[in-house]
Amino acid sequence: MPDFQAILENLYQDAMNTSDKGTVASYIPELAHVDKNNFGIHLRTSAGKDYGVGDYKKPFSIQSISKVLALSKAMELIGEDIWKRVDVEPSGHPFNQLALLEIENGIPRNPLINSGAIVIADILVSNLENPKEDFLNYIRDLNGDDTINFNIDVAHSEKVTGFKNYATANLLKSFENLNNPVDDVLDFYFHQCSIEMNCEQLTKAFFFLSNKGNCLSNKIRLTKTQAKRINAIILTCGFYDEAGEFAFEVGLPGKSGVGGGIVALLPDNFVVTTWSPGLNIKGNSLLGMKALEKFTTETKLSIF
Ligand SMILES: NC(=O)CC[C@H](N)C(=O)O
Repeated sequence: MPDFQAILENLYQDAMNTSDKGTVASYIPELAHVDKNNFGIHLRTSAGKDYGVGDYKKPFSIQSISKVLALSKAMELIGEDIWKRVDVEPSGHPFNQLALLEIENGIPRNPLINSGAIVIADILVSNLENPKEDFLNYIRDLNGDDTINFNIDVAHSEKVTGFKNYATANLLKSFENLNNPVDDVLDFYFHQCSIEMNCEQLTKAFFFLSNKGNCLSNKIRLTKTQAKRINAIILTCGFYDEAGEFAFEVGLPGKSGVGGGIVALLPDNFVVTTWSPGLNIKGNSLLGMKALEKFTTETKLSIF
């Protein structure tokens, strides 16, 4: 087995020695304050061994990483019916692009771009009794950790500046692919994105996707087939118009968020989370991607 701790420490040193750390997202004003010198990485093997370096215990805004957990919850609730409203094709466009949605009559390309995630949020608002609270509890339960919470300032910051998400939700509504009021769905979506977790917590939350659908406490969350399908969507759509690049460079299913986090996994082997808040031009963590590329190259652990 590779010496994971030594490898992660090297990745941390490389990140510290890199001067171009990318650009922190500023379109959500509350995220602009985050220091881009933060860098954390945490790995957990399927055998239950943990390795962490740097700022892996510092919470950050999970943003679009939450879309995978929302999709998992929606799958648990309504199963295959999801695919009547959202497709499973890579979009080849930025996460917040609108044009394709209109051309394709209000059916989002996949659940990980914003339009698709807003449809998933609508499904959760319809099917959960107390949507925000129940979704937060779902994540807390995946981790066995009740300290996980929303960051209300981040949710509010996005609510007052999220014009494109309002446009997307309204377009979905005009195509009758949104059942609840736009404001209710976006309030849920902004809260879901504002959840704060650290690298270690994210690694633990995603464990079930590396473990055939069974979470850390061994509770069955998804069937083996559902976990397989979600991993396929993460691989092909998790990095939007950089999904090909991530598969090419890293070779793992992975999901990014504009808070600078990335979770990637190798089924039956490990889950790894990086956090580096500076983003590249496509809105994905610059140094997180570099670190994961080095990780799979050095360990030779990838799905390919
Ligand atoms: N890529 C992301 O992390 C985007 C999430 C962000 N909340 C948005 O909707 O714009």
